[in-house]
Amino acid sequence: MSGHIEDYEVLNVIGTGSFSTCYKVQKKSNGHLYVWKAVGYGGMSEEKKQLLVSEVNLLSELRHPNIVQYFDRIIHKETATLYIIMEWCEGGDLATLITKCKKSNSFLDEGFIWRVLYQMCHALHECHRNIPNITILHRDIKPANVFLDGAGNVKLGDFGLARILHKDASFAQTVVGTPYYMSPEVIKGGKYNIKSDIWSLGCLVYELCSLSPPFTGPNIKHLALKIKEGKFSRIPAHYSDDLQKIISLLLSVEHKFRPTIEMILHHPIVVTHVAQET
Ligand SMILES: CN(C)CCCNS(=O)(=O)c1cccc(Nc2nc(OCC3CCCCC3)c3[nH]cnc3n2)c1
Repeated sequence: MSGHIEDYEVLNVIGTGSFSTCYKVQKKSNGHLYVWKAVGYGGMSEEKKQLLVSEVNLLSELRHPNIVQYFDRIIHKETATLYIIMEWCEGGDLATLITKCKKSNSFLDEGFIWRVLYQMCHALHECHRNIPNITILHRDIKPANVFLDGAGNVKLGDFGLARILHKDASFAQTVVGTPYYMSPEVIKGGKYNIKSDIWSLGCLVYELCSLSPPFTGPNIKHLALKIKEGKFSRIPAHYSDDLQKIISLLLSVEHKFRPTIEMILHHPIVVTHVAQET
């Protein structure tokens, strides 16, 4: 299915990601809301353009209730812009939720945090299972990339492209923002791997509890030392020891000791808490 930009009415710009601009749009034929992610490919080599399009095609095949759905892509040659049409998530992103909690001196409900953990595990399981031996690494799990729909479902968004787009940009552009969620193995120059996504998931769940990342520092050098050391304070006392235990598992410095997604999904502590939620 490949539509045209005239099929949509642009409602407003909702912001700029690392390599793109996002718009809230409405499909004229059915009135449904979507997000356009507009990626300029003018400066890209032919090879990189092909990689970008094949990456989007791969992602558009991912259908999962906990992954922001890619619906279509429109290549607008006149402006050398690739428009990726994605599901509109009514509830916004977790970064906004965390900011609201900080401003109102409130904390997120533990049950909500277990739901986010559980649904993110299902999203990563979908990415990590071998789709004809292709494993999609998210590489950019953070609160701003996790969304909520109108029914309280948690959706992992904005992934896969980062790998292609990062390769295309100069190094200075790829490190956008502070890498709070960077794993110890990546800091030590190792390859980003499945367990690095698990580390980032641990950072995300920790930040939902504490409203700040597990590792912080005045500069990248200090932050890197803290991450390699792997020591972090307990989540606020009103959260359960069970939640603290699961976060500690996810934030194992040695990636070999970090659990796989399956191990988390079947962990007795997780199963107990999520069963209470559903
Ligand atoms: C910058 N953030 C702190 C604020 C973001 C939140 N505010 S917002 O943009 O107006 C807003 C309010 C309510 C719902 C939604 N829904 C939504 N947002 C997406 O991306 C947000 C965008 C991504 C690029 C950088 C800027 C933000 C989606 N991507 C795929 N489906 C999406 N659904 C967005």
